[in-house]
Amino acid sequence: MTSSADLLADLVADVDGVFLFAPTGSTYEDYREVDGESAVVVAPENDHDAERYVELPLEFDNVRDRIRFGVEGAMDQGYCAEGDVVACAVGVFDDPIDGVIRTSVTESMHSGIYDLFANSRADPAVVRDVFDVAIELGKKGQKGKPVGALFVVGDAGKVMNKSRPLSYNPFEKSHVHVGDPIVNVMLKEFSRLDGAFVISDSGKIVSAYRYLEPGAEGVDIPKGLGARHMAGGAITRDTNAIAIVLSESDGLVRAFKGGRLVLELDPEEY
Ligand SMILES: Nc1ncnc2c1ncn2[C@@H]1O[C@H](COP(=O)(O)OP(=O)(O)OP(=O)(O)O)[C@@H](O)[C@H]1O
Ligand SMILES: [Mn+2]
Repeated sequence: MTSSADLLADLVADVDGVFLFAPTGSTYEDYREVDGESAVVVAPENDHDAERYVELPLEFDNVRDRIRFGVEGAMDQGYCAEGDVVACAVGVFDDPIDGVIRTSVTESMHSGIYDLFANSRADPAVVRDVFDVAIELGKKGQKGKPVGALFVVGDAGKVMNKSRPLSYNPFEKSHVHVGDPIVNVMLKEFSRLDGAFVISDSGKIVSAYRYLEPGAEGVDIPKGLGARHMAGGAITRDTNAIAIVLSESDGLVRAFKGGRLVLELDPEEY
């Protein structure tokens, strides 16, 4: 007679590696080494000093994105390779771990999410801060009304050269970092969030109200997205910036890099 343990045993049979997503101390102690291999820990901090660790800069609510990010990061650091089969112990409904997902490491894993954070001009923490602002704005809007916004992050010099002011720049001569709490307050106060925010590699808001003028030919963004998204996609093809766009129409937050849509998040899930 088969037991429930057999179900799990089948799931993890002959895997090439085990990933622990944000494990508690006891879970980490129990599974730090499996079949002679150190587990890969994917978490916001390396609390357990894991030998093989991938930093998770954003708590992706979508488990697929979270696993993709972790596996991509592990590939990037040589902890796993194309063709491996891995078991990912992850918290799906609540912390800590309540599920094990078996997945193959394939090219399609390369969604570019890890690359967006880890290999962009801007610091990973700056990319995370901008996502936090965009998600917060997506959840709260301005005075309760849905609002759109376009953040161009990194390579600010080149971005400024490929754009022009739509109106005076409230950030001229100021030193506001996109992670400063005041930014959320300011964004709610601004009359409209027309144009783009230009943010430097280190997270300083260089300008607001910028009209981007990248070349757009050959940039393919999903149908139905308009000028804000086209500008966001195109500027990332013409510079080393990434763009994070909050859509006023559908409320989603999207990230573009190298002229491609890399990530789509629903602020309501955060
Ligand atoms: N080239 C550009 N540079 C900077 N901002 C732009 C550019 N084009 C459009 N925008 C901004 O995007 C706003 C919305 O334009 P539009 O509705 O065409 O974009 P969209 O992609 O459909 O965005 P949304 O999903 O938010 O409606 C404009 O009011 C403007 O503030
Ligand atoms: Mn629109």
